[in-house]
Formats: sequence, C-alpha cells, structure tokens
Amino acid sequence: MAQYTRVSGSVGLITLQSPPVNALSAAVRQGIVDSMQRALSEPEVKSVVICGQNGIFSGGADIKEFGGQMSGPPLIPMIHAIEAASKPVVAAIEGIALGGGLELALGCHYRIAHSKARVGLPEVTLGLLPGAGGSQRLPRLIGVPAALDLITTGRYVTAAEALKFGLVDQITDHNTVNVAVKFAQRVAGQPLDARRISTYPCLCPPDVDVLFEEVMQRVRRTARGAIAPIACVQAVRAAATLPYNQGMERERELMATLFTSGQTRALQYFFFAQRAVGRWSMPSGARWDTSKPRPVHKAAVIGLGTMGRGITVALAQAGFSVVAVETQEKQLMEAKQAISGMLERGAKRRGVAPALDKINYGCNIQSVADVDLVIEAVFEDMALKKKVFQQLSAVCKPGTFLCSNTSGLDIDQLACQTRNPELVVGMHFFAPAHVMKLLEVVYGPKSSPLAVATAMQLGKKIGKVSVAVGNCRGFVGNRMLKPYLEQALFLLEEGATPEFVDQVLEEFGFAMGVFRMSDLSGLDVGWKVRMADGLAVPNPTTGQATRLRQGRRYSPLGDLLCEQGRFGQKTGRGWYQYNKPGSQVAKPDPWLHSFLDEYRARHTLVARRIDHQEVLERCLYSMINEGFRILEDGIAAGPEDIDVIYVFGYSWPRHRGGPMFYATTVGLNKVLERLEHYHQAHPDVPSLQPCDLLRKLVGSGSPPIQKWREVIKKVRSQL
Ligand SMILES: CCC/C=C/C(=O)SCCNC(=O)CCNC(=O)[C@H](O)C(C)(C)COP(=O)([O-])OP(=O)([O-])OC[C@H]1O[C@@H](n2cnc3c(N)ncnc32)[C@H](O)[C@@H]1OP(=O)([O-])[O-]
Repeated sequence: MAQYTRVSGSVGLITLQSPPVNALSAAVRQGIVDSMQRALSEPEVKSVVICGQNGIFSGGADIKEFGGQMSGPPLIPMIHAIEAASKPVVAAIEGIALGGGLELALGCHYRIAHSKARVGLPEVTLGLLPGAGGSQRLPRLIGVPAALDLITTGRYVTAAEALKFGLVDQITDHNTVNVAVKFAQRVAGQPLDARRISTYPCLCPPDVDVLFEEVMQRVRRTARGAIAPIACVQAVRAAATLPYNQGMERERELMATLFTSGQTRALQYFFFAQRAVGRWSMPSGARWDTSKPRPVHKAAVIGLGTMGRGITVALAQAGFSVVAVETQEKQLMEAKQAISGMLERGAKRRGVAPALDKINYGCNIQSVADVDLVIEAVFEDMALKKKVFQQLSAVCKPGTFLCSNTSGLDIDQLACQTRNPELVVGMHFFAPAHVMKLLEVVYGPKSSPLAVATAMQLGKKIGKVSVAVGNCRGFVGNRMLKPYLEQALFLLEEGATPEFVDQVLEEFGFAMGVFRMSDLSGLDVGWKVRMADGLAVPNPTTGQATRLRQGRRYSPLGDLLCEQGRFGQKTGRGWYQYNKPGSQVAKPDPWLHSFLDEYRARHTLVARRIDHQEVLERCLYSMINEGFRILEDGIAAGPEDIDVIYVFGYSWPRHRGGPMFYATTVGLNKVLERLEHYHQAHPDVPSLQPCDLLRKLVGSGSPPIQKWREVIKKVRSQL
C-alpha cells in the first residue's frame, strides 16, 4: 500500500509501503493512484513527493504477481497520470530504484537521490524489458548510447553516475525525503511542460544506425539464445526512431512477446531460486534460521596453486586478514607475485586501493595457529589432504574451522583426521576462484550446523552464491557432470565429432561445449582421478574389455589422448588443436578425426549419423537424471540448489532456468520416456536408467517444481 500525509503545509507525501523492497504490488499501485488523486484535489497541496518506507524507494514491479492474473491499476497509465499531473511530483530516491521503481521515478518531474542510492533497469535479467515506459523515457532523458548500456545489461549505477548521466537532478548526503520536500516547495507553481520526459526528443548520435547495428551484434553474440536483450535493443531503437506514442506501442508488443516466452518464466524462477538457496537445511533438521554463524576475522589458505591464489584474492578483497601458506619458498614467491598482480588489477578496475597488506605469506603451517578458519587448497590427492588436515588439527587454536576446497573427495575422511570433525566442511570454489560466483559448502555426516552456517556466511561476505550440499563423490556439480561427459565420449565413439557435440551444446546456450570446456580445464585432471579409481589403466587389453570397466560401458578416449600428452589448452593439443600451448583459440584437428576413425575401426564400431536431438537428449537428460538421484539421496535439499549450482558454476544458460527447471519445460514424462528409450539401446550405461524419483514425480502427475520437495520428502520417508 501507500501512505498519504501532508507535510510542511503544502507538500503531499506519498510513502510506498510494501516490505522488504517496496515492490509495486497491486495494493501499492492502488495506493499511489488514490494518493495522487487526493494530492491533486487538495487545494493546499502545491507539490508532491513520492518516497519508499525504510530507506528504500522501490525494487520494481512485484515479480510474484507476474505468474498470476494481474489485478489493481496497471503501471503504465499510473505513471502517465503522474507525469501529466498539474502539480510537480518529486521522487525521493533512497536505497534503490529498480525496474518499475525507476520507471515510476522517470514519470515524476524531478528526481532527488541519496548519494548511496543505486538505480537501474534490471528487467532484462528477468527476461523482460523496461515495459512501463522505461525503454522510451530513459533514452529521451540520458541519450541513446547510455540508455542502451543500462537497458541491455540491466546494470545498476550509483547516484553519482546517475547524476552524471542526467538521470537524477540532485544528490544529497542528508535526509533525502526532507531535501525532496524542500525542493518540492521551491518548484511549486513552476511550469511543468519542460519536465515531462515523454515529450522530449530522443537524443541520438549522428551514426545511430551503426551504433544499433554494433550493439545488436554484441548482444546476439553474448545473449547465448536469450531473447530479452535483443528485444531491449529493438525497444530503444523504437524510442530513437518513432514518436513517443508509437514507441510505447512497440514497447507493449515486445513486452507481450517476452511475457509469453518460456524464458521469462525460467528467469523469474531463477530469481527466487537464488534466494531460496540461502535458506539452507541439512537432513538433520538444522536450518539457516536456527543455526548461528561464528564471526571470522582472520582466515588462512593452504596451497597457493591456481585455486589457492584465487581464494586468497577473494578473501583479501572482501577485507579479511589472510595467512597464505605454500611449503616451498620458490613457489611462495611466485604465488605472492601472482596474487599481488591479481589484487592490483582488480583494485584498478574498481578504483580502490589494492588489499596487499591484508595478506601475510609464509612457508610454515605453524603460521596459521591463530586464524579462525582455514581453507585447504592443496593438490587433489586424498593422502596429501589427510596429512594437511592432521597438521592443521594439531596446529590451529581450538574452535578453528577447517575447510577443504576439494572438488569431490570425501569430506568425512578428512574430518576423521582431526580432533574436531564437527568443525570440518568442504568449501568448493570454482576457477578462477576470485571471479566465479559459485561456492558449494559441503557438509559431512559430522559437520556441525555452526560450521555450515559460518562457511555459508563467509561465502556471502566474499560475494559468492553459496549452496549447502551433502557429501558424496563430486558433490552436486561434478557428480552431475560425470554422466554428461560420459555421454559426450560415447557419442564420439558412435560417430560424432567434438566440434558437432560442442556446437549443439553451445547453440543450446552453454558458454562452451563439453570438449572445449575439457580442454580449458585440462584433460589430465580427470585422467588422474580415473587412474586413482582404477578405471584408466595403461595399455588396456583390446576388444570388448577395453570399453567395459567395473561392469559398465567405459570410453577410454580421454585416457588415450592423455597418454599422447594431449592435456588440452595448456599443451596446445586436446580435443582441438591450438596455435601454441596456452592459446584459447580452438581449431578442429584432422589428427583427432583420424584418431577417432582408427579407434572405431579397432573396436569394430560403425560410425552412424547422430543428430542434434540425440546429442542434447543424451548429454542433458543423463545429467538431469543424476540430478534427480541427488535429490533422492538428499545431497541437495531442493531443485533450486542444483539449478543455481549449474548456472553459476557450469555456465548453464540462465534463461533456461537450470537443468531441473529445464526438465519441467521439456516435460518430466518426455524426459522419462527418452531416458527409457536410450537405456534400452544402451543397457550397459546405468546413468541412462531413469531414477525412482523421476518415475514417482511423473506418477504423481508431474507437479510444478515448487512442489517437488513434498514428493521428495515422501520418497525419502519411505526409504
Ligand atoms: C511491468 C513491467 C515493467 C517492470 C518490470 C519490473 O520492475 S521487474 C522487477 C525489476 N526489479 C528487479 O529486478 C529487482 C529485483 N530485486 C533485487 O535485485 C534485490 O532483491 C534487491 C537489490 C532489491 C534487494 O537485495 P537484497 O539482497 O537486499 O534482498 P533480496 O534479494 O534477498 O530480496 C529480499 C526479498 O525481497 C524479495 N524481492 C526483491 N525484489 C522483489 C520484487 N521486485 N518483487 C517481489 N519480491 C522481490 C526477494 O524475493 C526476497 O524475498 P524473500 O526471499 O526474503 O522472501
């Protein structure tokens, strides 16, 4: 709702009241319409101020309303009525003015912002465009280039930047509402014609067509199949080329197309999924709201390879004191140089001082004795990690949390090496750790809620999206990656090429196909794991046994490449060839094609034509099937956890909502039916066998994803 009061005798003050972010719900819109009518009809009132309660202007349209039947006064006529008002209306922007919130402010005649406020039009991130006149008013106010930037990226700008653009009229460090009220008194009675943005001509640079062409090309390249950024460019183009009313009509048409697309549904789901993962729970019943974290002031990182360096940077940049440990002096010095460079570059980008003094470097593990939390990031070797955990347990002060950055090893085995296994959790970062948003916080059977809460809070403080998951091989992300990679290899054996498989996956929206991604991460990483598991063996016997290991189909293709020293980008050869080691430009490799031909001939495999559908279904459905198993096992508490992990950690296209949401858009019965089909064709591939939970969900009528937790609970209680 909105509260109407009269202040300073002649100013009507409308306060939006819809906690926590004053979203423009039906009740708020009704409140604004009623309050405006009152302010305009009261003769004593000479001007109006609109603000939001609790220091927040507005987070925009109420996203929860998008799924249902719209009720209450619509936003567009409401904003038009404010703009057309005969008395000046001033927006007092505190905290945030986002989306519809900023569009409302653009309908006002003046905008006063607090210096700490941030404004933006993030609709594109929800698969929409600023469809309450924002796409038409913003370019008229700040010019086409700046408007295109804000609208196509959805980025927020500070009050200072907004002032520079001319998006706000004034910024203040004082009480914004008081300043706005005084301002409103000053401008009362002044003519308003020059303050109505919809009447402005659209400021276009001379080469506007070239600009639109360039922006459209960039947007198409980076959108990975998302349609909203393209519609945003089209809407701004309408502002630049059409009169306001026709531009509004075009905005409406584009918005209608976006609204009915599946993409906005997926992105809205994902918006709430990101927030749902913060409300974590453990199978023991421990939860986010009943488990208090312990403050961490000083942390340590053990092992300063690629991951350790990134983690150190992430911690230091967030203001934590860090002890960074590497056992060999030479490696320590190399790491120090690299970390300092990363901090300096990051600080330059953000216009702040580099946090170099936050880090103390050392070669001795004793130097971590007084820290509150340690993140171990040594090589992915269980024996080595166990030794480190034994040392840490002996050296650290009582109560220190001991965390491992393992990407899939058993947390419980590490916990068993320590005196306080309840203080041990996994903190699985993704490379580069100071850039990638995802953090899997892995609890073992002995991990305490205190340790999980502390790791989750630390993750939040260093800017990560943290997801709490159970302990199993590969946790959530890498466990689901296994069947996906496996299918890709089988497809090569059966006749596909790496380029074709990658092309299909990239067209689907992945930033990189599976083979380009493997080349980037390094083929040797998985090879070492498979050797440790007894799967990759040198010189295996030929014939059927080569492709059947531990009772299931196995493709040794990756091992064979590694035996040739083809580790991917770092060696200049992998599934692709590169100009030189370290180069990122992948080119098809004729050697690899002959190698695949010879391999098939040696194993009497006849290459067949494989189409797009089969690549997508086998790679994605096997991964989704593993996702259902993860839910069934209680490793992830809900589908949102899996989807957030995949979007932030594995470049799953956000506009498809994540793998589990994608399954709902395909139809669970179709996923089940196709898995059954492929499992029949490949009975020696267990990952294609549909899991029980998927069958149960289909059996219970494929409920919406928000209801899955109930079915999961029932399935798990029957175990
Ligand atoms: C008509 C077409 C034109 C207009 C289109 C639009 O405006 S589209 C919209 C354009 N606007 C946007 O895209 C802005 C989206 N919002 C944000 O980016 C952030 O929420 C924030 C920066 C406003 C606050 O960040 P923060 O870290 O301080 O807090 P937090 O993120 O944890 O959220 C707190 C709670 O508020 C909830 N909630 C938030 N916003 C909305 C909403 N609009 N609606 C409903 N609910 C919303 C959120 O779910 C959470 O609920 P929970 O889990 O507690 O039950």
